[in-house]
Amino acid sequence: MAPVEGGLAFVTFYPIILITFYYCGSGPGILVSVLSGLAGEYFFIPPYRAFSTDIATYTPLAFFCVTAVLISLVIIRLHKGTQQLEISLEALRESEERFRQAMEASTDGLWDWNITDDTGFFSPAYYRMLGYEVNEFPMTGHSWSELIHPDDYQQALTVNQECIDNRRQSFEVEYRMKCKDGSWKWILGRGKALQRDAQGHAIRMIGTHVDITERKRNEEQVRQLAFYDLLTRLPNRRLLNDHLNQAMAASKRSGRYGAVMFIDLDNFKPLNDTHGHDVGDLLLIEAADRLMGCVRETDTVARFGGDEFVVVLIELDVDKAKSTTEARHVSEKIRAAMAAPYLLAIRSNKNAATIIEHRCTASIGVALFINHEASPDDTLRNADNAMYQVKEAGRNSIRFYDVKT
Ligand SMILES: Nc1nc2c(ncn2[C@@H]2O[C@H](COP(=O)(O)OP(=O)(O)OP(=O)(O)O)[C@@H](O)[C@H]2O)c(=O)[nH]1
Repeated sequence: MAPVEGGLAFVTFYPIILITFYYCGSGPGILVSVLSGLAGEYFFIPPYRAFSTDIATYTPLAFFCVTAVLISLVIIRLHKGTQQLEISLEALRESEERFRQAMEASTDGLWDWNITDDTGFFSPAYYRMLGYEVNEFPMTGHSWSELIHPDDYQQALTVNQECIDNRRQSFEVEYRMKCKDGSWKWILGRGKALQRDAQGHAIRMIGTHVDITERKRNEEQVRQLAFYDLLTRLPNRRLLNDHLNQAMAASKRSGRYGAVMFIDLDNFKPLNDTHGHDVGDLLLIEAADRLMGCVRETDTVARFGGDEFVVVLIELDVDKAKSTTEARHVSEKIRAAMAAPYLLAIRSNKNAATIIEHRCTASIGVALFINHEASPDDTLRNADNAMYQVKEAGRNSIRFYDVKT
């Protein structure tokens, strides 16, 4: 047999070489190739069952040995590559499935926007959050923006545009969106640019929608508790201080007078004593409503405590005498409103209510302010002092604080 034919017989060793390479690695693989070569030389090349002394007979075997090594390496490489690809594909499938499940389970909405052709994707939760059927409308920039509350529209669009223009990488903004039933939901919108063009403009953005209506409601409740009187819903003393500071700053800017009125109900205690606290509460609520009805929306009516209220009038006149006249006019209106009879329901048991008519007046002290001439605390104290003078003088009247008194 010619050496090449003997070499061809050597191909029968290839599977062993391949298996060794595959399971044991390169070192043992090469060793098995060499041993197979020697075995091939010994068995398949004349003088058979003996090693030839002619060195030329070894050349084809060396060639088949090297070929066996190379083929083994290539096959193993391809096989491992395929395996790796399968693992990656499986991981991708798993991750896609995980993402799909998470999206299904999540109450947060997801959006993905191709800005170039204004198309994209809203997740099912995005639609459900606003009360729509899934895919009830297509995802476009307009279908998002047209549902935004007019008061929040500008801010929401501005941060979105800043992200598109590469002035920010991502954004977080809170706004209200209109639900299918016409109600509004507070949304925390987050977004970021996924792809940008050569000029840096975003061409694809992605983001989420979280319903924060409940959080907003809680925040509002906390704010109400912190700054408003629970019974009358009027601003409390803390918010009054804030409004008074603002009113004084505005007066300094405009050069116009403002006024603080201290209003204390007269002989309120006997109502509580006779008919109980609940009936007294009814009168306080009614008094608060009447006070609100006597001033402009820009003025402040606050409950100072107990049966005491404070009204802050802003933007009176640049002239003190005219401002005094205006403030007197409003305080007269308040005094008359407070003095009108109150119809209060007294509940003796769960079903029956008796209406009683109660009369109650108010003592009012007024202090004008301008240009930070007196501090907010001093102005309040001045109005309070003027009110006490009314009490001392017999109640149900108005007195202006006078620097000379
Ligand atoms: N129903 C009710 N009463 C309150 C509340 N807060 C304070 N009061 C009562 O309001 C009364 C206020 O007291 P005063 O202003 O000294 O009593 P008054 O009878 O109006 O006397 P004058 O102000 O001097 O005319 C007290 O009896 C308090 O217990 C409240 O939230 N509800």
